[in-house]
Amino acid sequence: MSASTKRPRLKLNLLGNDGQRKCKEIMDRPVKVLQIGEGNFLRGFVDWMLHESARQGKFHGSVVVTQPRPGGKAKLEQIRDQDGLYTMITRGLSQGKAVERTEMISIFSQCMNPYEEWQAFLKLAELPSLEFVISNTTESGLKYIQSDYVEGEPVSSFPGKLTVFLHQRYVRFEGDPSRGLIHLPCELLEGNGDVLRSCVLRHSEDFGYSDAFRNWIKDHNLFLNNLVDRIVTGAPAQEEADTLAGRWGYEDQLINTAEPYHFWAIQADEGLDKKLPLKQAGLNVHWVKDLKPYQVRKVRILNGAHTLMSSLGILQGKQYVRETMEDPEFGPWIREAVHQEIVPALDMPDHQLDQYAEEVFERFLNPYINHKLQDIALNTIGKFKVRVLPTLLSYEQTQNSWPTRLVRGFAGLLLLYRPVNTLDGYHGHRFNGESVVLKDDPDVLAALTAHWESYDSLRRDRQQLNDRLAAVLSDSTIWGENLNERRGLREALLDEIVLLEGETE
Ligand SMILES: NC(=O)c1ccc[n+]([C@@H]2O[C@H](COP(=O)([O-])OP(=O)(O)OC[C@H]3O[C@@H](n4cnc5c(N)ncnc54)[C@H](O)[C@@H]3O)[C@@H](O)[C@H]2O)c1
Ligand SMILES: O=P(O)(O)OC[C@@H](O)[C@@H](O)[C@H](O)[C@H](O)CO
Repeated sequence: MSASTKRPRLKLNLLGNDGQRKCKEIMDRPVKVLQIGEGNFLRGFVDWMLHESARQGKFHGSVVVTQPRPGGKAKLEQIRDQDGLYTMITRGLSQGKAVERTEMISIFSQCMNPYEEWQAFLKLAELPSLEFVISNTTESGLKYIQSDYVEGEPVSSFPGKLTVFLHQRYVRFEGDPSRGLIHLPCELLEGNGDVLRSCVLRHSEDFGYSDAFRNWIKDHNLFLNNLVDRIVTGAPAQEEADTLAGRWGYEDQLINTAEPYHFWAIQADEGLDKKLPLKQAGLNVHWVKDLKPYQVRKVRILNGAHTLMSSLGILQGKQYVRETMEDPEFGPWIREAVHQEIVPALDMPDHQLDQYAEEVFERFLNPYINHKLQDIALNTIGKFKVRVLPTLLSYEQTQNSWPTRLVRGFAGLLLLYRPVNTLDGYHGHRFNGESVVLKDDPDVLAALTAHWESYDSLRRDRQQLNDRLAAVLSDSTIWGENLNERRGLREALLDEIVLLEGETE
């Protein structure tokens, strides 16, 4: 039994007079936010921000947190059991300095399980104070799943449930335009606000709701496309949790950890910061006219650098992002790849790309996070196509030469995925005695295997290697086009593959 299990569970009455007063002052405010989801990310991002704004006396509301899907009620029970309280630890580097901050978050005023308390959940729709619906149900939760609504029984899916909720509000306030809600789905999908809106409209047809209701949805509810960015790492290791419980005198089952960096771009009029005062609370929140550049910036720089380093890093026997960044040769190489090849190919001078890149490097070096290259390499062919290949091609178009580091990254990817039989057929390799299993789309793996044929017999014959590489690059189902038509690319890749072969053998 660990030391912490002997301590009482975190409750409001364990906090002392001053602590209780501060928490109650926030949690007693009127409900302004319906939150669908109780996961680490929402608690370490949106709730942490709302709490901060409330603490500064800017946001005069609280949050009702609800369970997002029928199964898995443990987290909500834990929140309820702790009177809605949890500890947020922010740690990492910020402008080169180590930062560590511990806060008690008390923004939750109620917990609700719609699958057990459906009527009470719908009753929340009648609250005049309600203004926002915020969610994160992963990419699999924000989708249309055809269903019927049986009066009185909960709908499973998040958009389906929300449709009934909005209808309840529409009926209660007789279509009053001022009672529409502002929706901020934080799922990592392009056009997340548009996706949610279209799901709600489809469900409203399925449930037989009126055109007038649909018009109220369209005209008086806002569904805001937005991009979230913060690495939220959840509970600390048990050993650390035990140490903290010993220090605090109670056990917090919901401790959450995150990096200092946070960024939220919301496509909406800046005037909304009056209702959701996050920017004015000093948080890194941006109300933008066009979200696209922020999405491109994040995907090409942060995710692009991750994808680039994962194949090459694995080939060199590295395991973690930080380890790769700290390597005296690899670290500077990644920085050069970003500043000299990715950033120039983006052509977005107004978006402080070099500054963003430096922030990203600092995040990669966070001493509290061990981010595995192998995890980042999951489905890496598809990620390369979206996160690196467009940069590589646009660099060549604008600079009239192939970017050497990105080409090397591409060569590394192809080499990593060559069909050698060191581990379970095609799906893995062994480096320095360590097994590295590659997980990717089975169709893509099968196609690559067929194109390469037997790689081992090719390795010392440049002409044959060239022919097989041509077959790999010709597959537009993998790359979106026949890459042999890009003049000079195959030759550049061939040179790098041969070089890398020599270095990693
Ligand atoms: N943790 C991060 O650093 C981070 C950063 C940016 C974005 N994100 C994204 O946020 C999402 C959640 O991450 P997390 O760290 O909070 O994970 P988590 O496991 O703590 O939470 C996941 C939440 O999604 C819910 N969920 C899963 N499938 C669902 C479905 N089909 N319908 C409804 N709800 C469903 C779960 O019940 C849970 O509430 C991920 O998709 C991730 O890509 C995470
Ligand atoms: O989450 P993935 O697998 O799509 O991509 C791997 C990483 O690049 C990604 O998790 C980043 O760390 C994250 O996007 C930062 O906000």
